[in-house]
Amino acid sequence: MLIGQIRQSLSGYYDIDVEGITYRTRARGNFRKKGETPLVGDWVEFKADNQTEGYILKIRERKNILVRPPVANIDYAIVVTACKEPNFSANLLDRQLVMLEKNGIIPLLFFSKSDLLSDEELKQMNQIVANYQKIYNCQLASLNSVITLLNNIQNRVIVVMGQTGAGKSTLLNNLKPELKLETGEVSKALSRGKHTTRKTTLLPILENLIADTPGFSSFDILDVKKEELAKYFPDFQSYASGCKFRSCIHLNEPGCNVKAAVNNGEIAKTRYENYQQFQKELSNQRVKYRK
Ligand SMILES: Nc1nc2c(ncn2[C@@H]2O[C@H](COP(=O)(O)OP(=O)(O)OP(=O)(O)O)[C@@H](O)[C@H]2O)c(=O)[nH]1
Ligand SMILES: [Zn+2]
Repeated sequence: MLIGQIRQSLSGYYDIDVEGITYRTRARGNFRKKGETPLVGDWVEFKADNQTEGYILKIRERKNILVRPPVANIDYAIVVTACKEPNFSANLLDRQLVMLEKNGIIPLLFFSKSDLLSDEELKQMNQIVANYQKIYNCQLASLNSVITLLNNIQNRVIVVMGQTGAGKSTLLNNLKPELKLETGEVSKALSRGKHTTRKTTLLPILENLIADTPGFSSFDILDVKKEELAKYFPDFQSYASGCKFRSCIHLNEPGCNVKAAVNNGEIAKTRYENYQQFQKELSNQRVKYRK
């Protein structure tokens, strides 16, 4: 029996790395029966008589899983968000941040394509970035901040995630030109719903493993309870303890300190509006669930 990490998954084959040697394997039917799917990033026990015909026996316990992108055991996420083409969406960004918080994954926000903005738009975008900077590590289109992160960590699993056409593959190519990852023209990708990156592969870059992942156009908040959602908004935390009721979920309760902080501008209004919208969605999910 061998032990290794899945570095790539494609059409039912899993490429497993064991100290630099790659074994191509499949998952036997027993996984399907259990409803389990091996994921990139998984540590697995497997059998292989040669490098091309192995099969996976067991998936080791996971630290975390993201459904989108489908990767396991993630330490960091570089969230790539375009300032333009596709248009900036705080809503889509906040959704991703909620799921990262839930899974204990540290985000680095990378805002791409600021070169496409007019002076006026750039001013607005700088303000938006400054608001996120109060909560997360981020800058406008700064390859340096990505390099700094990577130089400060080792043997970590990092996913590059974000909307279709946001510039994920471009960022990785800039980081390591030898990768020559395929990039796509946005107008075509968005209008046809075509994604340039279709598979998820963990690539060794600067002492770490980084996954370029397929982009998405929508993003669901999954497996989060209404009562816990606020926990995944770090900017709400210091205020939540000042709410009148301990069970306050910051919607309509009297004496809500989070709402007070929104009203006096200490919490960004868009963050709170997204919070309200996500709460609504979670209520609907629950109703669906009961039926
Ligand atoms: N002007 C400008 N264009 C960029 C920038 N970053 C990426 N692009 C362009 O945006 C398009 C999409 O970039 P990709 O890197 O393929 O985007 P992606 O996020 O990997 O897309 P998917 O793989 O489909 O999810 C390409 O035409 C890039 O050349 C940028 O900073 N400025
Ligand atoms: Zn409250």
